Amino acid sequence: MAMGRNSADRAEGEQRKMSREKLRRSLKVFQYVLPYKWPFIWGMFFLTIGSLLFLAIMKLPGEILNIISGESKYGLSTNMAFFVVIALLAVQSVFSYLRVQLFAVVSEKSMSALRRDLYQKLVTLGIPYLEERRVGELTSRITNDVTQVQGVVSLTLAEFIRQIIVFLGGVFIIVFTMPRLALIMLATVPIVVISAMFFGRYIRKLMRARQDQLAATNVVVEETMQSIQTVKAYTNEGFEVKRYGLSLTEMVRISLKAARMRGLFAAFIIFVMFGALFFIIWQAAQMVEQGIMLKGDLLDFAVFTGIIGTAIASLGSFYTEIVSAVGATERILDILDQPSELTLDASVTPNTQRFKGEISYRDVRFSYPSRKDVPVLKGVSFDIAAGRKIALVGASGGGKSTIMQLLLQFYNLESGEILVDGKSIYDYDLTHYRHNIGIVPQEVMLFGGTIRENIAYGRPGASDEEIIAAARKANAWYFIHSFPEGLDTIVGERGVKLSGGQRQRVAIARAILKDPAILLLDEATSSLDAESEKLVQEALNKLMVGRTSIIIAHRLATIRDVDCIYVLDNGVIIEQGTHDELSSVADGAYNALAKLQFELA
Ligand SMILES: Nc1ncnc2c1ncn2[C@@H]1O[C@H](COP(=O)(O)OP(=O)(O)OP(=O)(O)O)[C@@H](O)[C@H]1O
Repeated sequence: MAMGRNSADRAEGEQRKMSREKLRRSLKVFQYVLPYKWPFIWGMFFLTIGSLLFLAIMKLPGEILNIISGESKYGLSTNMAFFVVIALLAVQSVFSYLRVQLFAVVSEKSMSALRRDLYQKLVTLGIPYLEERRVGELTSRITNDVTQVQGVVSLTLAEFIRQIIVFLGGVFIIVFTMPRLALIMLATVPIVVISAMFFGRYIRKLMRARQDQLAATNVVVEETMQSIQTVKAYTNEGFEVKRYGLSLTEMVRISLKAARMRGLFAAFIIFVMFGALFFIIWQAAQMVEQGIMLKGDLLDFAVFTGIIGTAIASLGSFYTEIVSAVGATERILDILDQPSELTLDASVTPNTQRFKGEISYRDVRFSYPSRKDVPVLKGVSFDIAAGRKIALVGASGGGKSTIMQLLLQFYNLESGEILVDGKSIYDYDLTHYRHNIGIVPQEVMLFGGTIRENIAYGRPGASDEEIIAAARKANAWYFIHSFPEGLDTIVGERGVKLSGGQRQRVAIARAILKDPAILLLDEATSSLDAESEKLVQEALNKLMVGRTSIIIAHRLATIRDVDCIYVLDNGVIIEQGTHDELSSVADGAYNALAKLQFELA
């Protein structure tokens, strides 16, 4: 029994420590506010003075009632009281204006810096981390979560502090001027505060669940829109609508549960606060009847009790908002604390030294981090001299793309090593290293924008002449030139749809502009028409001159003249040699593949 209690105590202690730890961690986000500490401090100053002025203004109705009853405490006339109110209001409105502006500067600038850092972190994270997460989940960090934190920095925190000042000021005034009534009132406050904390914690949990569910719902939309053609081709619109509907229903369920709790919370606050308010007013009215209290003081009391009640009620909801922002900060920091694979430090001058292009794979073994138990490469070794061309062929799933992805350092090796120019690839600066590698992927995705931008992606800042020269070499200039807008033609999601062959040629122009020492070509699986195929092949041949090239070939006809062909099967190289050598092995794997293709053709 005693042991049970001990462990329960420990668990509770740990939880408390955890949440304090969490809060301390969340405060790290305030480092983004630090550069704007002066506007923040000035904002706080105006906020404090503004709140005190508010209390002073609220004191005046009672005083005016006292004046007209001939019982003024401060010896003011009605006219003077009016001028005092006007003066205070003028100052308060100027202060409010300044406060809103200052907090806007702080929150907008600091949060856009946070967004920028978060985005920079996202793009510099390694592929394995990104692969494990859904796109919608990651974008939700940068949109929803930052918005939530921004809400706190811009408004909630200020309001929270304002209400605390108003609450403390109000209590001070009441205790100071009407101690007896204050006692009655303060007896009800702890009940409200304790219940507010209890409710707040529960509501926070529900709101977090709602946020997560909303992200999950958005993921459905994003995924469907990304693969809308597949959805339509399989006539799965109904299925997707149902999937989205189910996700929405779950969100509504959680939202309504949260709303029920919030409603209960509001109802509770109203009942207790207003019940207490009228109870106290009733007490005060009796004191006025007995002549031990001024009429104006009764009004004061009612006003301040109302102010204190409102402050407490809003403190609860601000508290909830702040706590849910702490949750958002945690998720943001989780990402920011991940190690980047490279730095984007502009002060470091890029090493532009060009590789010779020798490549060696030495007993490379690898399995994907997400499927550790499935070995994909089981001891692959080969050497490519600088400027040579090799091809990888073999059945689907053999590990051809994996070999390329490892060369691009998308993943870390399990054992073995990959050397470029005699040095382990992991010993190079990653940016410099990837700078030396060009890739023409199987499926070319163009960015939404002009053709010029898409080609210049290979070397941002390239001149029009250079872009056109690259387009010419890539056999792309002819079709680009035929568009009325030429290089300014918009492609991608909202623009002209280019054919597969055209997109490939844009990718080739991009690679020509990049001018890498090492080239990775992933042959398109979908066959192009003969004319387009010829244009692409010609462009590729020009692109490969003077570069070490690795080609993933699906059609053996395109790799007759490469220096060496490696046949990959289930993660091992089972045959290697030139086309002629391999063709002469009567029952070899290469010949079997060739035969299969011939039969299929
Ligand atoms: N990102 C990944 N995470 C986990 N497993 C992966 C990943 N990419 C590929 N695989 C697995 O690794 C194995 C090799 O895939 P890889 O793409 O290298 O083969 P491939 O020879 O290029 O095939 P294809 O010719 O069809 O493109 C496959 O079993 C595949 O399922």
